[in-house]
Formats: sequence, C-alpha cells, structure tokens
Amino acid sequence: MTGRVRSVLALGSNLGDSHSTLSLAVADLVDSTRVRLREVSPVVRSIPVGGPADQPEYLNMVIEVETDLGPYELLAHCQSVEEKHHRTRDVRWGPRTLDVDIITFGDFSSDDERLTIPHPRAAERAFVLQPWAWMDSTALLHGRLVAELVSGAPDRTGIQPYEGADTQWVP
Ligand SMILES: Nc1ncnc2c1ncn2[C@@H]1O[C@H](COP(=O)(O)OP(=O)(O)OP(=O)(O)O)[C@@H](O)[C@H]1O
Ligand SMILES: Nc1nc2c(c(=O)[nH]1)N=C(CO)CN2
Repeated sequence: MTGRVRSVLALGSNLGDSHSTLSLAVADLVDSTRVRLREVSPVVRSIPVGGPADQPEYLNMVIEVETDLGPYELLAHCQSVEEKHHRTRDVRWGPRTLDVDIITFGDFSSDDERLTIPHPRAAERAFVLQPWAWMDSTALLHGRLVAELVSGAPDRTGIQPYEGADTQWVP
C-alpha cells in the first residue's frame, strides 16, 4: 500500500443488534488490502443527541485506519458498508442500524456538502470524543487535545462504557 493516510472513523448504531452490527462493520471496513485497522476504541452506550426524542440509546465507537484510498473513495467505502447493514435515511438524526462518519483524514481538510473534514460536529459530540480519547490519549482535533474537548461536550454525562459481549478486534 503506497501513500498511506491515517483516518479516524466514528461508528454508531441504535437499531437491531447494535453490538453485532458494529463488530461486523469493523470487519467490513477493513476487509480490503487498501484499508488496514490500526486502533479500536472501547464501545460506549450513549443517549441520542438530536433527532426524535423516543429513539433507543446508541452504541458508539471509533477506529483508526490506514488507507491508500482518497477521502472520497473512503467515503464511498463507508457508505457501502452502511448500505450492507441496511442503513436508511428517513429522518435527520433518526435511528439507524449503522452510521459511519469520517472524522479526520490525515491533514486533509474539506468543506463541501459531500465531505466535510474534520467532521463538522465531532468536536461537540462526546459519543465521538470519549471513545476516541480512550483509544488515543494524545489525539488532536482542530489542534486541541481530544481528551480535553470531552469535558466541554454537552452530552458527556450520557456516555457509559458498554459492558456487553466481549468482542476482540485485533488490528
Ligand atoms: N465527514 C463526513 N463523514 C461522513 N459523511 C459526510 C461527511 N461530511 C459530509 N458528509 C455527507 O453527509 C451526508 C449525510 O450523512 P448521514 O446521513 O450519515 O448524516 P448523519 O450521520 O445523520 O448526521 P451527521 O452528519 O450530523 O453525523 C452524507 O451523504 C455525506 O455525503
Ligand atoms: N448518541 C448518539 N447520538 C447521535 C448519533 C450517535 O451516533 N450517537 N448520531 C447522530 C448522527 O450522526 C445523531 N445523534
């Protein structure tokens, strides 16, 4: 693999067997010589942020991959994995079997509707920041330590470690 870039991806699910979906989705995301798994965060339970009030709690996690795909190719890859897991887009921030967002892509930044990097809402989402900080205590977002950003996130009290099935993701 040439031209490798490290990218942080955030995964979320609150419909179906969410833990199993996350586990399968990680395997699908890295099931390619072009996307390798480097690091995996713990899974967290989180209270839904935005969208309909009556939706189930989420499971969230982040991973770091190394890839030679370009950012738009990686987006297409993430969306194909979402589709494989029956992702639908009916209601903004509504319940979903699987969401995969690109949080960072090396030093690349973009600000178009199809792809905004760093992800425009990551810095205020504890369901992204907390697992990320647990995975990598030195991670930076917008030049700030992710571990410090967590304490300013409005939803930080809605985050709990997930104590369910003990899946081993081996990078
Ligand atoms: N960094 C990014 N990661 C993933 N999708 C992105 C990103 N930036 C822009 N998008 C675009 O956002 C569109 C909507 O994505 P999606 O339906 O997953 O949003 P959401 O997860 O419900 O909300 P949010 O964007 O607040 O996380 C996608 O079709 C994609 O083109
Ligand atoms: N707790 C939680 N809330 C959300 C989530 C998510 O993954 N977890 N994703 C959203 C849109 O991407 C909107 N709200």
